[in-house]
Amino acid sequence: MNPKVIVYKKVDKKVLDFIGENCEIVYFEGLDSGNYSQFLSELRDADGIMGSGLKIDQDLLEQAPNLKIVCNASVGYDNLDVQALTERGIMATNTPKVLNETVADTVMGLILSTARRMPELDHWVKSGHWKSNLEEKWFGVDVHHKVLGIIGMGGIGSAVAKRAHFGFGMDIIYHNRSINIEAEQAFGATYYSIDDLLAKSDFVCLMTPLTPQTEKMIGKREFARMKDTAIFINSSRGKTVDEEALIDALQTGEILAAGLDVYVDEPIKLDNPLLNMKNVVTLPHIGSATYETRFDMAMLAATNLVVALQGEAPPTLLNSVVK
Ligand SMILES: NC(=O)c1ccc[n+]([C@@H]2O[C@H](COP(=O)([O-])OP(=O)(O)OC[C@H]3O[C@@H](n4cnc5c(N)ncnc54)[C@H](O)[C@@H]3O)[C@@H](O)[C@H]2O)c1
Ligand SMILES: O=C(O)[C@H](O)CO
Repeated sequence: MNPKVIVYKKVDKKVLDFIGENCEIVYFEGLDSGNYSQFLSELRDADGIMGSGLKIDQDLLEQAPNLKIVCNASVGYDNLDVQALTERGIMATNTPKVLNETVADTVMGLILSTARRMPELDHWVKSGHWKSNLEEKWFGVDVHHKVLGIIGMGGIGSAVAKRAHFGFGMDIIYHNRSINIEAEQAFGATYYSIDDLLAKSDFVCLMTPLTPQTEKMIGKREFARMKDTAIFINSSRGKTVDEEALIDALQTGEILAAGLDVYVDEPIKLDNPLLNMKNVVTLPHIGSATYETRFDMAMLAATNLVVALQGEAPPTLLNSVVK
């Protein structure tokens, strides 16, 4: 009998067909209050699950006694209690690398649109205005040849550094858990302590995973160290930043502007002050959201699922599980 898997995210038909060659699939295009109890009942005898964003912790695992693998169709896996999974002998996988270039494109988009105030100008033109003699009112700041400070020089951070260095002549400085020799050799990136990076950067780009060590790693103290002309970019996870301190830094002019793809609450609440700030560019957590990259991520997650349920090691396994 084929193993039973639940796919709880909308994926391309080719991905479903690939999984379906070896597994019996229960498919949810997404989970919500309307179908969550059905998901839980299917979970009871599921061998594997694949999707993204769902919090997978002890409580949920209690309801999945047959589970052998959890496949996140995302690189970030702060939604997984990896220790609980490991203790139960359940494999966990994510989708590293395949999204690096696309997320880096998004980060460059945030840098450019924030520095050159593109959403504001777009709105201005579409509402029937032109620059006329108010031109200076719409000036931005240069991006090229500025200092870009990257906190978290991993896969995506390095792809951002490549674009910024070779495309925009930016000086790359970085802070990371460890020295990244490849980035130093390839982009002339220089390692800085976090405090020195904050003080020297024109653009501060946060690209770490969310972990107990990175939660609120950028807060009041860190914004105070940044230049008052600094632009802050966050495409990692909302909780890596103290959002109240960010709002305060933007309101008081402690920093110039912010480009954000991620928030403490997702979806962002409509009364969040960030939504009413002209010096903030907001995206709805779409860093990797292109057809090509979402396909590649889903296919990698599906490969992990199928390979593991055939008894082989999945390509991007996060934990070591004793069977
Ligand atoms: N906005 C989006 O749509 C989107 C898309 C993809 C990834 N992400 C987020 O970006 C994160 C990074 O992705 P990646 O593929 O580059 O991961 P990665 O593992 O390749 O790189 C992360 C880097 O952060 C560094 N790091 C970890 N903890 C640190 C700390 N305490 N201080 C300094 N550096 C630290 C690591 O050393 C590593 O170099 C993901 O975990 C995810 O949360 C967001
Ligand atoms: O971590 C990731 O891959 C992105 O945030 C998409 O969820």
